[in-house]
Amino acid sequence: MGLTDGATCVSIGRSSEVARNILSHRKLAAASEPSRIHFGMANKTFIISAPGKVILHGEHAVVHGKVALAVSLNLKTYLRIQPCSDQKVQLNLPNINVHLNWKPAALQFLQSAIDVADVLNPKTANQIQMDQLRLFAGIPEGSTDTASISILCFLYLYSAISTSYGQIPSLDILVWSELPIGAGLGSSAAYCVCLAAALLSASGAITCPVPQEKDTTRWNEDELELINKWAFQGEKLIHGNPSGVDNAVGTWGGMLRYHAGKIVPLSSVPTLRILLTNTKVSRSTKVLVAGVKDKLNKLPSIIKPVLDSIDAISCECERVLAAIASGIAVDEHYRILEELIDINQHHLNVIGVGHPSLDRLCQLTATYGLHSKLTGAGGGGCGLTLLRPDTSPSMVEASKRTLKDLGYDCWETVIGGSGVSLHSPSSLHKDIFQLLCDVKNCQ
Ligand SMILES: Nc1ncnc2c1ncn2[C@@H]1O[C@H](COP(=O)(O)OP(=O)(O)O)[C@@H](O)[C@H]1O
Ligand SMILES: C[C@@](O)(CCOP(=O)(O)O)CC(=O)O
Ligand SMILES: [Mg+2]
Repeated sequence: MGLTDGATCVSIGRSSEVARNILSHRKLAAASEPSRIHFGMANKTFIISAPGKVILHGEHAVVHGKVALAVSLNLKTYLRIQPCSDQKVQLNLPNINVHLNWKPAALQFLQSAIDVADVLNPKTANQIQMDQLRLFAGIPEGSTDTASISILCFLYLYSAISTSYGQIPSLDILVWSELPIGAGLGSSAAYCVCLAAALLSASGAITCPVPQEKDTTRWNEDELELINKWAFQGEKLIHGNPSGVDNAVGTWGGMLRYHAGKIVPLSSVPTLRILLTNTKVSRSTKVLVAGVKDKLNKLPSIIKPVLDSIDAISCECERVLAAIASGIAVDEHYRILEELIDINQHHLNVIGVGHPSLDRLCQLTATYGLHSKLTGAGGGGCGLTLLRPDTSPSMVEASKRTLKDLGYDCWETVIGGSGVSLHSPSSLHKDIFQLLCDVKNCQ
C-alpha cells in the first residue's frame, strides 16, 4: 500500500505483489481507501510508542518453556518517523548518542543479502547475513557494545522488512526511551516493537491508522501479530535467545500469561501497587540468559527442578491474583503473594542471576515488612517490591528514602497500559513531544 502525503505526495511504501497478495489474503492490507500518512513538517510527524514491562514471575524460566506473568509499564519508548527530503535514511538514537545516515541505494545492497522466504513468518538472521550487516556498518567482529547492537538491529529490520514487503523510501527515524536501558524493564523489546511497527507501516505491509487530533490508535489483531513477529526477530539479535514475552507485552500491553509462545491476556487481575527500584548496576540480558543455559546444561538434575518450581510459582500467582480480584480472602492471598516473591528471589539466586545490589534491596525492604525480587534478567538492574493496598504512604516514602540513600532510583509505578500505539503529536505530553522534536531533524 502506498502511504501518501496529500499535496507533496511522498510515497513511502510499495509492497511487492507477492507480499500484497498474502497480506490482503490475511486482511492485513487496508480494506477500503488507502491509509494516509502525513509526513514532512513538524505537524506532520508520525509517532509510535511501545511500553516497557515488569515480569512478576517467570523470568529466565520462560526461556526454557515455563510460564511467565508480565505486565506493561507506563514508561515507554517513542519513535518519531518522518520523510527525509535529502534522499537519506537517518537513524537517531539520542539515549545512546547514535546519529547516522545512509543513502537508500547503499542500503539496497544489503537487501540482496537478506533472504526472506516467508513474509508472514520471518526467519532469524543467519551468521552470513549478520557478517554482511556488520561489514556494511563498519562494526568490528565480536562487538557487543550497546551502539553496535542497536545499529545492527535497525539495519536487519530495515533490510529484511523492505526485502519482504516493498522498498522503504528515505526517512528520518528517531527512537528515544524514558525507560532505563539495560535494567530489566524491557527496553530492548520496546525498541524492537517500535522499529517493527514503523518499518512495516513505511513498507506498506501494514496499514497506518492515522489518529485523530489529540488521539491515539492501534493496529488490528493480524497487524499486531506481524509487528510482534518482527520485533521478536529484533530481540533475537539483541538477546540471542529471547522467550518472546517482552515483545508480546510491548505489542499487546496489559498483563499477560506467556507460555511457550502462547500469549493469554489476564482479565481477572487486581490493581497492584508496585515499587520499582533500579540498582543502576549495569548488566546484559544476553550474557545472563546464556549463563542460565550453561548451568542448566551442566547441572540439569539440579537446575531443572528450580525452573519447574518457578513455573509453579507463576501458576500459583495467577490463581492468587484472580482470587484477590474477586475479593476472596484478600489479606491471606497477599501473604501468599509475598511468600511467592521471597521463594522466587531465592530461586533466581540459585540459577545465578542475583547480585549483591539486589540482595541489599531485598534486605532493606524487609526491614519495612515489604517483599522484593529482581525483575527481568537480574544481575543488577531493577527489582520490584510489592505494596499492599493498605501499605501507608509514610512507609513507602521511608523505604524509598532509604533506597535512594544507597544511590538507587526508586518509584511507585503504574502498570497495565496499552501496547504499541500510534499517536497524533497533540495527544502526547508536550514535554515528550518537545523532546522528540528537539533532536536534530532531517535536513
Ligand atoms: N532507546 C533505545 N535506543 C537504542 N538502543 C536501545 C534502546 N532501548 C534499548 N536498546 C537496545 O537494547 C539493549 C538493552 O537490552 P537488554 O540488555 O535486553 O536490557 P533491557 O531490555 O532490560 O533494557 C541496549 O544495549 C540497546 O542495544
Ligand atoms: C530473562 C528474560 O526472561 C527477560 C529479560 O528481560 P530484560 O531484557 O532484562 O528486560 C529473558 C526473556 O524472557 O527473553
Ligand atoms: Mg531486553
